[in-house]
Amino acid sequence: MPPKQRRIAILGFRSVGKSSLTIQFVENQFVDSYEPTIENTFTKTVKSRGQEYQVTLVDTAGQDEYSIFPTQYSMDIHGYVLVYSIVDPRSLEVVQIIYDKLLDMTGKVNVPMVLVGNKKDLHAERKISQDQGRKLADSWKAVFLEASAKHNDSVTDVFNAILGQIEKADGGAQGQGGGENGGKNCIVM
Ligand SMILES: Nc1nc2c(ncn2[C@@H]2O[C@H](COP(=O)(O)OP(=O)(O)OP(=O)(O)O)[C@@H](O)[C@H]2O)c(=O)[nH]1
Repeated sequence: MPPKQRRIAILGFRSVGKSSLTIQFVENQFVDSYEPTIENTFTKTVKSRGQEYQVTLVDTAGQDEYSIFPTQYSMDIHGYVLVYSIVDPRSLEVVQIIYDKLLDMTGKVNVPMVLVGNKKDLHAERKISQDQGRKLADSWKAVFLEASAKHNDSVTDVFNAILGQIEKADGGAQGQGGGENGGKNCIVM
């Protein structure tokens, strides 16, 4: 079977770690310095649940509550990874606003989506409990994960989960799309 093509957009407030998660997944490295992104596209071939995928990741510019949702991200995207930082309450508020705008723009009720609470390594600075993140994801019927791009913790799970969600929406026979252990059988090629 030829690889399935999947386009995934990574969205969220500024400095939550969208680029770091993407680069950790694609290149297996973490860069500590911070450079705001305008837009970057990465591709990677992965095998998840026995299926090969050519994944295009669109790492987007950080948005805030006043940003106009870029229309290009409402088209030709199979699924979305929405990211906040567990140390930044504003980033949780913004991710909720982004979600509302996204649903408005796509005009769909069910969009394949994963909510990620990033920077889980910063235990001492945590401002958002796991429960708060999970509740928000549940209200969206999205998969929820906490991750650390810095420690490469649950990063593969995030992308495996979104691939699973897309498959599910596609009517695929792959079943549930993720959960805490959803990424364990994602093989990077
Ligand atoms: N401790 C810790 N720091 C992180 C983590 N992920 C990202 N960072 C740091 O947070 C800062 C912002 O990371 P980026 O990946 O550039 O964030 P971004 O969301 O792409 O930022 P924008 O391009 O402005 O939207 C950088 O200094 C990263 O090193 C993480 O998991 N843990």
